[in-house]
Amino acid sequence: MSQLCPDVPGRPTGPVDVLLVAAVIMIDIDGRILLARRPEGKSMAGLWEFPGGKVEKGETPERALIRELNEELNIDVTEACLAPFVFASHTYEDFHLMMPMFLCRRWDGILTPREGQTLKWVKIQDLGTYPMPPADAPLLAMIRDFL
Ligand SMILES: Nc1nc2c([nH]c(=O)n2[C@H]2C[C@H](O)[C@@H](COP(=O)(O)OP(=O)(O)OP(=O)(O)O)O2)c(=O)[nH]1
Ligand SMILES: [Mg+2]
Repeated sequence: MSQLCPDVPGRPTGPVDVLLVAAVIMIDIDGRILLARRPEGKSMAGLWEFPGGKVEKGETPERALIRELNEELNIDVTEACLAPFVFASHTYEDFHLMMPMFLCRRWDGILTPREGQTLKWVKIQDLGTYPMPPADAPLLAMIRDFL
């Protein structure tokens, strides 16, 4: 077993800070997925991500996402329209990202980028052509296989 699943080189063995981020795969009626380009001044600026953000103290991931989608995209989403799907678990240099991903096909309001980000609806087969944060790479195969 240990030969089949060797330790990942470079993984820290000591304590790490785990950052909980909730994100969403928004799907439009044509089956395209929404990507947002992280604006200048933020970490990983210029990379394309799934909308979402940090879960604050006392919030569930679902409530955090509802808040983030309102803050970032000016839309209203209900908890019933957020379906748990996959998660990313990735060690960055100074924290470990734990990112539950939800699917969402229904929202109210007109998508408006409120934080200087660029939005783009992308066909599933084209997702790989957008540079994304390293944590997102394993998600693309899941999206292609299961959506
Ligand atoms: N939203 C989102 N964040 C991602 C993805 N992939 C990935 O590694 N991340 C990382 C980047 C950041 O380190 C973290 C999200 O933090 P953020 O800075 O966007 O958080 P936030 O929206 O709450 O923004 P802020 O108020 O802290 O500025 O998760 C992704 O696909 N979507
Ligand atoms: Mg964000």
